[in-house]
Amino acid sequence: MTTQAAAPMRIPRPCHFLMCPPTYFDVRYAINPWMDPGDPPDRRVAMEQWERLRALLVDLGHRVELAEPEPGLPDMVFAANAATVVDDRILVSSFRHPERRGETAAYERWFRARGYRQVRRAGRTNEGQGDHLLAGGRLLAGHGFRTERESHPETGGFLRRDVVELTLVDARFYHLDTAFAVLAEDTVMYWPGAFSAAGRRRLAALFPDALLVEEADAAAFGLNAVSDGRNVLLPSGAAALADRLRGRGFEPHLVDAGELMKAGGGPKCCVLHLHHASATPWERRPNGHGNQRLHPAPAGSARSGLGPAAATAAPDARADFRVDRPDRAA
Ligand SMILES: CN(C)C(=N)NCCC[C@H](N)C(=O)O
Repeated sequence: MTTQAAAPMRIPRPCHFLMCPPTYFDVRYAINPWMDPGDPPDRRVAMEQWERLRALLVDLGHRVELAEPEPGLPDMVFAANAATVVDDRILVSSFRHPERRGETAAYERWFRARGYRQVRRAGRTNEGQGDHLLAGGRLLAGHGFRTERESHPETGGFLRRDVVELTLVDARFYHLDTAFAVLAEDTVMYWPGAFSAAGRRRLAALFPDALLVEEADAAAFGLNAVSDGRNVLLPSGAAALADRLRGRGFEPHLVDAGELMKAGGGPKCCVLHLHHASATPWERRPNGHGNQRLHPAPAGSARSGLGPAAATAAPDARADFRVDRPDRAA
């Protein structure tokens, strides 16, 4: 008789997220292989899918804030690309494609209006949590399609974290969060085929117990998952991966994100983790704790007077962070 090791007991961690409703969502241009302007999404269905995702996060006990969508920015629903957030430091994204560049000012206004003090606009192309994920205290940074490798020193210095560069090599997986997901402090999952040989070696060394995902699950956007350490929200096409997650003690929730995926984004792309950014002046105000309703009035609309001049570097950026460059190692 063989004894199977019991899956560990997984404890959910209450999270704080930023989302943006798909009010102006559309596929009018193609900036990734999933987008086809000839097959546009049904916006009403996309809104229902997005709303179910938001409601599920709230039901699971998480706090969800909302950014105000802007006309002319059809990809603004993918809030994960808005910024990279570590502690109370916000590195607002600078987008590779002109079609998305208007999102930078919109999201920067949101952070400033909420009272975040350490807000900086990325000086080089940097697509936020689409390409930057915190795992085990390090900042994993994907590059190859969107974020520029040359942005990593700025990212590590401003966010005060060591950076591990990972080269993405398959255009279907153009952001790190299509190919890699952090499930819990000690557990990650990824599809190795999305990474260069050096990146695969580095990931194997850093995460020897990672769940290695099949290509079919990755192609169903299964790695574009939102996890609170126990509950994992992932697209309905990744049912086989959901079973494997259950085997590791996680509670998978399959969500239909089909219309949003027509733009090349899944559940995780719709959600920006506001890591530990919980002590903002906004949060300390009375009534500042609840989840926002759809289309709220922006709190303290600070649309004027927040031009690029306000985007100053933090004085205490760290100089001694490390950028780990597997692809440049001898
Ligand atoms: C996981 N992914 C890909 C994201 N983090 N973001 C989705 C961005 C989709 C948008 N049409 C684009 O191509 O930029």
